[in-house]
Amino acid sequence: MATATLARQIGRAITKATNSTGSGNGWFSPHMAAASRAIAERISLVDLVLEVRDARIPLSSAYDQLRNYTSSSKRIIVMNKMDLANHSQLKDWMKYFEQKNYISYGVNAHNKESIQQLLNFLQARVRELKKVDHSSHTTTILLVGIPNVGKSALANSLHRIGRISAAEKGKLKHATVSPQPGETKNITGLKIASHPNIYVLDTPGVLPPHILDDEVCTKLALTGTIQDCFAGEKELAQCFLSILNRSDEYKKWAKLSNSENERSFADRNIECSTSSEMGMKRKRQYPTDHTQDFIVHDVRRTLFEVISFLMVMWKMKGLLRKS
Ligand SMILES: Nc1nc2c(ncn2[C@@H]2O[C@H](COP(=O)(O)OP(=O)(O)OP(=O)(O)O)[C@@H](O)[C@H]2O)c(=O)[nH]1
Repeated sequence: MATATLARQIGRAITKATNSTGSGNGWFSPHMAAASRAIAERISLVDLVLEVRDARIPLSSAYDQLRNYTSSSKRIIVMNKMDLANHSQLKDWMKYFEQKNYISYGVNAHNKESIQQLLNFLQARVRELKKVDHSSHTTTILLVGIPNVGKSALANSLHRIGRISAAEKGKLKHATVSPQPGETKNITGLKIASHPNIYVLDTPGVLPPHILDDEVCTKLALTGTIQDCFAGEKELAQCFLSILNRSDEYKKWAKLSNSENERSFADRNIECSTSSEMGMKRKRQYPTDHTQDFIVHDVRRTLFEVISFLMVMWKMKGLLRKS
């Protein structure tokens, strides 16, 4: 089926279903319910399904609709955001999926080389498929997954790199990428390869209406798939601090918290009479100017201090209990 027709059909189905759906609960909006049905109907029509997951939480970010979908040769689990994940853990996850007979792949949607490798991998899979069914029609790949795992970022990067590799001219299309979950509202078809033609279909992120497991909920909130309030802000903070504490990562931030640093920060604060002046000074000091660097810096310093404080408290509690 031609990609444009398929994308139009999915789009129409979403619009129709959106108009006839009652209100959802929490994160499960009517739009999500509609998208979910439209995607389910179309899964059998496409050649490959890329199930995009978050490489940091490959089990908790599974796409519920594929739970009973066993045709593993057509389904590829793509663990995106691997730049944010622990590399040795990612290797373990690849082994885990291999044992379960799933094809899995780790990728960073923001990295050219990583995308080029994924593209080569997909083209090889498509050639395998063509050997079996001998058809010459356009190959369609459906990108599915929960919100905010990077489906649109992947679609855009594959489109951009694919067009450059094929030396194709013309305007690039763009799927909406956003740090807020649920930004993708429509299906967008993007061409990622020629001879044979391959299109990816970017779809809206979908979650099940209810998530019964609290730990899954917490992980989804921590990685930005659902809002913090759904997991409980206190539980979220506790879980986050214990993850940081276990990883020892926070110890690297000790240098942000030494007295020297604090003094120079305080001095600079006094020197600058207004916050905008302060911003200008900070920008001048860091030529690459990532205002966010200062936010990240402050957040890390605070986290280091909180965890260190908690460690002391826990130790004291332990000592008190022993005595
Ligand atoms: N660090 C990192 N960030 C990524 C990567 N891929 C995507 N992101 C970021 O993750 C956020 C979500 O990306 P989107 O592509 O909008 O995610 P989506 O799955 O299409 O989201 P929905 O529209 O909610 O379905 C954006 O801020 C992206 O820049 C990646 O590989 N690494």
